[in-house]
Amino acid sequence: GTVEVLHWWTSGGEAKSAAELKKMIEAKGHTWKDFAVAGGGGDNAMTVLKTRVVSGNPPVAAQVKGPAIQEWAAEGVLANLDNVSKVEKWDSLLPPVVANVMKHKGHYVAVPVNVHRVNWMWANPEVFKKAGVQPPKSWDEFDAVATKIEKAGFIAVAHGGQPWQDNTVFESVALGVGGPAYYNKAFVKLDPAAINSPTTIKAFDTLRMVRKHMDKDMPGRDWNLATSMVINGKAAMQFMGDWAKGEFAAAGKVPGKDYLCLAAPGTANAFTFNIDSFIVFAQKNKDMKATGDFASTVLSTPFQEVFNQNKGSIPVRLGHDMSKFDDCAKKSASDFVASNKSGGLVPSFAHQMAQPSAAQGAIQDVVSSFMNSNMSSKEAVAKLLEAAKKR
Ligand SMILES: OC[C@H]1O[C@H](O)[C@H](O)[C@@H](O)[C@@H]1O
Repeated sequence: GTVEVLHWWTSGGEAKSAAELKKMIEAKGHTWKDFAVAGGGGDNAMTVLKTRVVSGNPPVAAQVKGPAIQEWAAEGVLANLDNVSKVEKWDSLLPPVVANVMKHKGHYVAVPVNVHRVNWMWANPEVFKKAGVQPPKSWDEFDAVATKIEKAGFIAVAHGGQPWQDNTVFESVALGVGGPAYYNKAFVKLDPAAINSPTTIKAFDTLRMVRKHMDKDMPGRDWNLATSMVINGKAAMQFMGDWAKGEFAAAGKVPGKDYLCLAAPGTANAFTFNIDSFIVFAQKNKDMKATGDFASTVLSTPFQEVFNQNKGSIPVRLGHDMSKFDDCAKKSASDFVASNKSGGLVPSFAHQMAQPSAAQGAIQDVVSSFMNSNMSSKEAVAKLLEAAKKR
């Protein structure tokens, strides 16, 4: 059958990874119909998906993550994957923290692809050496290090001024400033008392400081162009999830030598997870064989291996052999397990893993308008409280 897949994987490393899925689906005798919607972070793709579903023309599968899976399932437009998930015993293949996100009323309505870590800082060691400084481990030491890097003639923070990227930086700042317990209360449970606290004020003050160390040309820049500034030695560091590693890999760069994958300051004991997944739609033509083969391929060991090596994420299957993965992936895999035990494993709110879509969008807008104005941290907290009420 034909498997039409809506996704937003269009950058170098992302496109290479999606091509592996196409290859495997075609090897199973199906036709891959690519429906890529450009725009990192996926906001454009979600808008296009809504239009297609409303007009009664959903794709077979679409890249949708976190709480939004429940929102789509509640609309009654999804098919379930009982046939393949039972036969392949997905409950024993997946960590419960992942399986629960994929199920609606006990039925799998989505298949997970990977586990991305978001709280990374990508660094160019050559730039740090030339500036005579060490990568910062805390936000307190960050300002002085960034200033020295700029004095040495480099850009300190490579960034793309887009709301989802602004929110990605804020998320790592808030986690580094307040820790996982605070993060969970304020940005997962959306507890007003945790939001309306001196810690959130400090998080915005810190974001304001980091903003100072971004170059004037960053507004609107795509995330992968910011990554290439670190690759090319124009900038010292970028705060981004490990899809950025897909760009370093696509450029033939070696971790530990050409670039460093470090935890964002203050977040070494935490792990913000972002799980890509595909929801599957109930189809008029009911070709569930193609849909089943699609889902089974995505969770298969050969696909998990080749896709995640290109994508920069780690396999979602429990106990996957990491021996052929690079050191950053091995670190991510061991930190995932350790943080799951220590309470440091938290869902990424900037990447739609933690909040209802309405609140997520509103919170992202507050953070982005803070970055693009001289809004005070006090004002930002007041606006965040309002945004967190959206459902
Ligand atoms: O587009 C940038 C990134 O956006 C989202 O976070 C996706 O989960 C990830 O797969 C993608 O690479």
